[in-house]
Amino acid sequence: MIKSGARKSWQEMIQFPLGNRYQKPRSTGVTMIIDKGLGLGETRDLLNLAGDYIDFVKLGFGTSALYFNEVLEEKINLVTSHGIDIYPGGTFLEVAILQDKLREYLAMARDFGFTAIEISDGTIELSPPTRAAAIAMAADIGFKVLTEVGKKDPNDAFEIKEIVQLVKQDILSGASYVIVEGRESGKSVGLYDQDGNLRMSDLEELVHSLDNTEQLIWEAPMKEQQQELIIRFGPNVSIGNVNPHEVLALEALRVGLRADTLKTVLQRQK
Ligand SMILES: O=C(O)[C@H](CS(=O)(=O)O)OP(=O)(O)O
Repeated sequence: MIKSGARKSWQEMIQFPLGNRYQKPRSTGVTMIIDKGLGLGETRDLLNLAGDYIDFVKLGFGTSALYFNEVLEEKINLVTSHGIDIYPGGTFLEVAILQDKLREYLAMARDFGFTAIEISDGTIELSPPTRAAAIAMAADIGFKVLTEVGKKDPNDAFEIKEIVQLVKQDILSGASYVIVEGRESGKSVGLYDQDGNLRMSDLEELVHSLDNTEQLIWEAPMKEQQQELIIRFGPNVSIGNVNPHEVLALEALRVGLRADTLKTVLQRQK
């Protein structure tokens, strides 16, 4: 991060309206971005500008397989040098599992320098023992393990009680975080309807069935979804599938430096 020497920072002058935002390194209130193919220069720019506000970079889908090895390695090194975890998209792991190559996939990911792994069954079927074994295997290798609950196809959508069961089981199996599926679109998937509206009754049912939600990362690519989650849970809610160009905009939303959340702060003060 480039910092100017003598000048005071805004933070020394202005209190953020939504206070108590955790700084990095943090385990709650994380921001995960979906990277669909940023070049090295773009990545460097993004990290210089907004690295303090990013905790995880997901290289979407199987895009990792499409990089030149040297570029992938350099990108991973760049990201990790900013204290940010990086992992390949869950679909890539699902392809490896389909081809019975989980162990090789994990070894190669480790070799490239990825620091985290996502274990998902958004498209494939994973039995509970296979899922638990995959989590344990990845954790044993030293990865930070994120799992994901939810199906990509709306026709296969889980009921809330199934999501609850999976979240509890994954955490028991050793997952650091469980991602609630929202896809890149945020529409017609998981807790979102076809217009991207968050089904609050489903969200509340899920929240009330869990002891806490601190290990959940909500995929919420749309601003309105991020806003609802921040208003519901506060600035330290963990949000994923954030567009790399919107990291600062999300952080402003988190701390009340944007009308959409500032308005709520003002209303609560009345
Ligand atoms: O990167 C992936 O494989 C997908 C992409 S999307 O969220 O379905 O658009 O995400 P993942 O959360 O890893 O399944």
